[in-house]
Amino acid sequence: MAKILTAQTQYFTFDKLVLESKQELKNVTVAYETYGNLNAAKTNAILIAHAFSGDAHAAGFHAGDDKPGWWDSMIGSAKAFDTDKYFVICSNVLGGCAGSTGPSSINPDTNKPYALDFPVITVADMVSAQKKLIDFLGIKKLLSVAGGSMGGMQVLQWAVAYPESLYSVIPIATTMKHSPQQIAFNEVARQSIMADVEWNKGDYYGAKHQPYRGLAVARMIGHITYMSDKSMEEKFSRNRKTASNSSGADFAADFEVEGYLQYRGDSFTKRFDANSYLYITKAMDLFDVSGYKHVAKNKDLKFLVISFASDWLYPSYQSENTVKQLKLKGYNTTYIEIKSTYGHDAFLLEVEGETKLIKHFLNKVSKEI
Ligand SMILES: CC(=O)SCCNC(=O)CCNC(=O)[C@H](O)C(C)(C)COP(=O)(O)OP(=O)(O)OC[C@H]1O[C@@H](n2cnc3c(N)ncnc32)[C@H](O)[C@@H]1OP(=O)(O)O
Ligand SMILES: N[C@@H](CCO)C(=O)O
Repeated sequence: MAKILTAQTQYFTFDKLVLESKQELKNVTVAYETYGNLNAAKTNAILIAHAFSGDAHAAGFHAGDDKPGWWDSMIGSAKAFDTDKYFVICSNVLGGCAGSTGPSSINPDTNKPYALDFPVITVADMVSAQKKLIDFLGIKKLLSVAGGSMGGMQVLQWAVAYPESLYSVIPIATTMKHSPQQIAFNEVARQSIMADVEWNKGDYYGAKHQPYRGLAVARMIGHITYMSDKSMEEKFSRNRKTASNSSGADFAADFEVEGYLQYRGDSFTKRFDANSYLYITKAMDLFDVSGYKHVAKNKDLKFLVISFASDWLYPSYQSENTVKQLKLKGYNTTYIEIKSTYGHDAFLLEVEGETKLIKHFLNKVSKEI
């Protein structure tokens, strides 16, 4: 079995993208990676859409790295997205900070980073940029688009915007629109970033100090919502980092869970940009395809919808609402709730359950085209 040893990020640049707001974004770059081979008929391509903080590096190892891409457990030889059969593509979203154009990119009009001059972008804009990449790769119809969380929003947006370019879609742990609670968590995180004096109204690129405190706290809040009560209990219980007779008066991290969150927050600042946090969470909050009257003109489009029992950030009822709408419209829809205790990040961890479902689904779709 061939193992993906090295993966390489590539860059596709085009002149302009007309955004949903009608504003034009110039010199747009989309960072992407591919795994496996495109067949002669170009019918075996699968686009993977990443979640909030992901990037184009979904699988394999970059030279010198000891950790593989973020969904390596799912993409590769004999895995759910089997690279012996399929040509898998993953791109970094517009607004991101891992190679695609975002607020930290250079604004061609000023030769300085955009910062808050970057236009508000939407999930639809992320998907229009991906569509340009797919056109550039010469693919007329994708075998599938799959992704979890914000990746799932992109999946639903593909179904709404480009149904004729798809055989199937796999939205995982996602929703047609954010609830007030989901918006509320994002707003607290944004406020944490903007309250950091080093954020400086978004103008911090190249400055001596960066808004790392605000960004780390934002991630700590986010990370709590990606876990579950049970997964926290199992991972940390009330275990202490310090002696159990510590008075706690210095407000250091007494409990393991505090140390863990601080670690996750701090390490996040090494890989993510504070302004991208603001723009991408805003795009998620604005996303709403719930009122879409004609989900797709392509009635053959097949849906596999997956949710996780302990996901309280994107609870199963949101996936069930999506499924209800799809079934009412007559779409071929399969829905499974996977029993998991991991919470929202289950989509990154429940490899066995997801693999079984996705393999079977993709096999079926492939046979029918
Ligand atoms: C999905 C996309 O599209 S992009 C991918 C997004 N990526 C992420 O979300 C990355 C951050 N999230 C995670 O890593 C998620 O927690 C998961 C679900 C993917 C991984 O879960 P797990 O394998 O259970 O890892 P875990 O949450 O224990 O974190 C491991 C890290 O925390 C550290 N850690 C674990 N326990 C503790 C603790 N008690 N105190 C301090 N640090 C700790 C580990 O040393 C490890 O550090 P390292 O990453 O520098 O090696
Ligand atoms: N942990 C994932 C899930 C967020 O939805 C991420 O950071 O992208």
